[in-house]
Amino acid sequence: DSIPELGVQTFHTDELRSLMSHIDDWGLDTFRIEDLSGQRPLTAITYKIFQERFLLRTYAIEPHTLISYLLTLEDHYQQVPYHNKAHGADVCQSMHVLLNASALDGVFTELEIMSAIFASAVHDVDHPGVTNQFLINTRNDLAIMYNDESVLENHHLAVAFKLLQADERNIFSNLAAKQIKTLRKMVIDMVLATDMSKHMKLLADLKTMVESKKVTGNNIIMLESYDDRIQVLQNMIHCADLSNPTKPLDIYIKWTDRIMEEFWRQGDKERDLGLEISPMCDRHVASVEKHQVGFIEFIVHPLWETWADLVYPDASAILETLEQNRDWYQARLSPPSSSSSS
Ligand SMILES: COc1ccc(/C=N/OCC(=O)N2C[C@@H](C)O[C@@H](C)C2)cc1OC1CCCC1
Ligand SMILES: [Zn+2]
Repeated sequence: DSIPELGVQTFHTDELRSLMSHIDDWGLDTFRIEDLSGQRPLTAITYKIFQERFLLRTYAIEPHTLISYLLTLEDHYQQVPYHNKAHGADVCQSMHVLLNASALDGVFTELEIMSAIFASAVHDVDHPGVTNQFLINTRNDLAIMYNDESVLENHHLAVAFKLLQADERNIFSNLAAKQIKTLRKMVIDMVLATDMSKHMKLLADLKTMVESKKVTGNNIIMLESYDDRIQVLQNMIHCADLSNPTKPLDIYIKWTDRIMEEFWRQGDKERDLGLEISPMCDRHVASVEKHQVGFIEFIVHPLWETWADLVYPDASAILETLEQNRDWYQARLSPPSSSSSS
């Protein structure tokens, strides 16, 4: 059975092809692709990126094998409000764009690039829609399995690599043993870096790298050691994971609606279990705008400002959109009551 042109069955071939022609653009509408691809955004986007970067040719990947892996991977993303296959697709496409920064031109090898795209596509597979802390507090089997350490992130990796064990899904079957070893290590290092508890250390190390930045004649970053190279890739997947506030406002708002519904459902579970409701998870105490402003001020902007320094001027427009979006949410904050300001 032949593979459809875009990798997925669709009744909207022309429109989907047209959307996919913008695969290199920041702000691609992943939600629209989800609708046009027959609910297969992750397969459609990842297949397009692998083709665009000639990775099937470079690594002798059978198209059937890639489609089979991607469809199965996509089916293992749970139907939760935010951490679902659309998020996986979005982070994968965002990483693809970040890799195209001219300050990174020729910096990463083909294997590092494929590792980064693969890591992004798999990074939240089988996410149950609750936080690590919730799994730990409820003594979930996953917390027991991973001893409370980066519980979700370890699980995403285990699922992603287990799916590769079937011959008809092993997209890396034609890589040399050493290449597979290197890819596996880099994918593990990148997905583990998406654990939010690693954020402060990642950002501190990125700031140190920016201060001591070494570039070639035409402003291309020089990364000598594995540690430097993986540190940049870890920050890239972290930036891609926290890129919602940097996207066009209508898209950002949709992601906010989804993450809040996911956090509120966790709060509902905590309430039913008689547990203390986690911060931002009580739907009866909603301050969505305040939380987004705080999220941008304390986490997202410091990260993206530092990334924009490293790859200056490549991410300047992204930083601009982030600041505009922050101002939009700020303006919607209910004004402090006059009595409190007196
Ligand atoms: C568009 O908004 C968001 C997009 C993405 C995320 C990322 N979430 O994934 C990581 C995660 O689950 N946690 C755990 C939680 C306890 O703390 C989180 C800062 C990180 C959070 C967003 O907004 C949150 C943060 C402020 C208001 C809701
Ligand atoms: Zn994620």
